[in-house]
Amino acid sequence: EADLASDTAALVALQKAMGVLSRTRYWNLSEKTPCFWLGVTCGGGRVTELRLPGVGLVGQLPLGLGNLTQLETLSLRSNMLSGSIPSDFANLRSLRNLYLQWNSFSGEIPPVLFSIQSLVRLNLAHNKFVGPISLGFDNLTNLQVLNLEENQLDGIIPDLNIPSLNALNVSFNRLNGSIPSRFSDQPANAFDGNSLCGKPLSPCNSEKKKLSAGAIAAIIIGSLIVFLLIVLILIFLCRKTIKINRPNDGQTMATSSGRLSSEVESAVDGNRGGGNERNLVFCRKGESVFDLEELLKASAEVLGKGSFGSTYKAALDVGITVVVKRLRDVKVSEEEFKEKIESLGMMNHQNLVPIKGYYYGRDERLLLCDYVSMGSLSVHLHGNKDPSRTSLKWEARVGIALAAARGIMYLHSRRPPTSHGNIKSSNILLNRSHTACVSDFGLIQIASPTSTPNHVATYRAPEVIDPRKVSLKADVYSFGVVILELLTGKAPNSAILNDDGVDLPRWVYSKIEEEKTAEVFDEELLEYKNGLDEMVQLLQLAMLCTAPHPDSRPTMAKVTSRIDEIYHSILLKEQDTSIDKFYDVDSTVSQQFYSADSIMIPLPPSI
Ligand SMILES: Nc1ncnc2c1ncn2[C@@H]1O[C@H](COP(=O)(O)OP(=O)(O)OP(=O)(O)O)[C@@H](O)[C@H]1O
Repeated sequence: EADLASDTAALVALQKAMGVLSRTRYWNLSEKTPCFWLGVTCGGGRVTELRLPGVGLVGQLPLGLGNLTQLETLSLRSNMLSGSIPSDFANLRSLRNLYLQWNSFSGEIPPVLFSIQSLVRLNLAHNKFVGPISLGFDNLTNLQVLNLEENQLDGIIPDLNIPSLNALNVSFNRLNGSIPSRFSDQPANAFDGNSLCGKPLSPCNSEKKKLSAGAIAAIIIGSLIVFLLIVLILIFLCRKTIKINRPNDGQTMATSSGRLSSEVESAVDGNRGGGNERNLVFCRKGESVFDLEELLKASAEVLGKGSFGSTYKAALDVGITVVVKRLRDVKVSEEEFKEKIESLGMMNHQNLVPIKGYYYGRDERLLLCDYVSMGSLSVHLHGNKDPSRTSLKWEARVGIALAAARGIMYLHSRRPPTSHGNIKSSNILLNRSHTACVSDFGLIQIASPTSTPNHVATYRAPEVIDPRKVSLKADVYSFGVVILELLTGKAPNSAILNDDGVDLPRWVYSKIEEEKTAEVFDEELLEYKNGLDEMVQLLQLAMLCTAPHPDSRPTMAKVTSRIDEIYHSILLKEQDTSIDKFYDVDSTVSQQFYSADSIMIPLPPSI
C-alpha cells in the first residue's frame, strides 16, 4: 500500500540519481517528512507536488518516481535532464500537470506518457524528441494543453481526437502536410517553423489543375526571366556599397541591414593575393560549415560599437547566425593572437558565450561567436523605459546573477586562471531559455580598447590603471557593480550618478550611510516585499565585491556559492507561499520571468 514512506523512497531515489539534490540543505534526509524539502508539497499526508525548475538536475531520471501515486504536479523544467522518461511514470495515476520543457530528453515521445490519463497539461517543449506525433495522445482524454514546441518531431500532425484539448503548440519541429481542421482555430504561431499548410496557415494547394503544354512553357520562360532579373538586381546591389546605419546608442539594435562584405571586404581583400589567401579558423572541429566567402556574403546588422570595435550580427545563407566582432586594435603578434583565441575557444561552459573562431589578416581581425538571441542584461534593465514594458522579476534577476557568476567562476578556475577583464551588463547576454551567458572574456588581453567609453571605466576596479592588467579580484569588483545594477536598476553610467561625479558603489554607500537603504532598491523590485531579506543579503555581497581594496573582496567561488544560497532561499519562499504564477501555469518560460504590473509597497525608511 502506497504511503508517505513510499513517496519518501521515490524522492530519495531521485536524490541519489541527481547529485545536486544531495545537498542536505535542500533535501534533509534526517527530517521525518519530506513535506518541507525544497520543491515538495504535501496534501492529505502524501506528496502532491514536486517542483524543481532550474535547479541544475543533470542526467537521466531514475526509476522510482512512479511511487508518487498522489502526485498532481511534476515540474522538472529548465534542467539538463536527458534520456527517456522512466516506464514507472505509468503509475502516476493522479498526475495532472507534467512540465518537462527546456531539458534534453531524447528519443521518440515515450508511450508511457499516453497511459497517464489524468494529464491535463503536458509540456515537452524545447527538448530533443524525434519521430512522429503518435495517435497515442488520443488516450489522454483530459488533456487541455499540449506543448511540443521546438523538438525534432517529423511527419504529419495526426488528427488527434482529444475534445478537451484547447491549446496545442507544435512550432519549430520538422512537421509537414496539412493541419487537421480541428486545430484551425489555434494561433498561427503554434505551427511556425514547420512545412505545414492549411488553416490557420496559408491554404494547401491540393487542387492541381491540369495545364496545357503551352501554359507550362510560358510559366517556365516567365519564371526564368524573373529569376534573371532578380540575379541582375542582386549583383547590382552587392557591388554597391551599402551604408549600414549605426545606432546612436550601443544598446539599441540596428534595424537596417546590408551585407557584411560592405563593411569589411576591402580590408579582407587587402590580405588576399600572392598565393597567401587566408580563411576563417574555427576553434572546434565540426563548426567549420562555412568559409570566409560565405561569411562576407551574409546579411549583416550592426549590433553596436563597443570598446574594441564594431559588432555585427551576420545571418549566413547556410542558416547559421553568428556574431562578428571587428577587433580594431590588436596589440599582440599573430602567433600570440592565435594562441590566445584558441585557448579562449576551448572554454566550454553553459554560462559563457563560446568563441567559434577568428580571421586574422594584415588589416582586419575578426572574432566569431555564437549569436545570443534574447539581448543583453543591460537592454533588459535599461533598454526601454516605456511604462507599458514588462520588468525583470526579482527571481529572474538573481538567476541571472547566479548564472553569470558561474560563468565567471569557470574562467577563474581554469589552470592558469583566466580573468574576464570586461565584465558589465552589456556583456551578459540572455539566451532563448533566458539563461545568462557571459561574453567577451579574455579579449582585453589581446586587443586594446580603441576608446575607453565612460561605461567601461564605471565598472573598473579602482586599482586598475592599465585596463589590460586585469586581475581576478578586479573581475569581482566589476561583477559587484553588475549586482548593484540588478538591485538598483540604475545603469552605472547613468546621468543621475555621473552628474554628481559618483559611481554606483559610492552612490549606494552614501545612501546606506544616510540610512536611506530602502532608496537603493529599484522601484520595480518593491512589489517583492517578501524578498526584502534576500535583497539586503545580495546588497551586502555586492558591497563586499566592490570593496576598494582587492584583498577585502571575496573570490568568485565564494560569491557564486553565496548567490546560490540566496537564490534557493527565494525559491523556498516562493514554495512556501505556493504562488502558482511563479511556475508553470503558462506554457512559456518567458512569461514566468516577467511580471507586467508592479504594485508599490512602501518599504521601511531604513533597513
Ligand atoms: N554574441 C552576441 N550575441 C548577441 N548580442 C551580442 C553579442 N555580442 C555582443 N552583443 C551585443 O552587441 C552590442 C555591441 O557589443 P560590443 O561587445 O561591441 O559592445 P559592448 O558590449 O557595449 O562593449 P565592449 O566592446 O566593451 O564589450 C551590445 O549591445 C552587446 O550586448
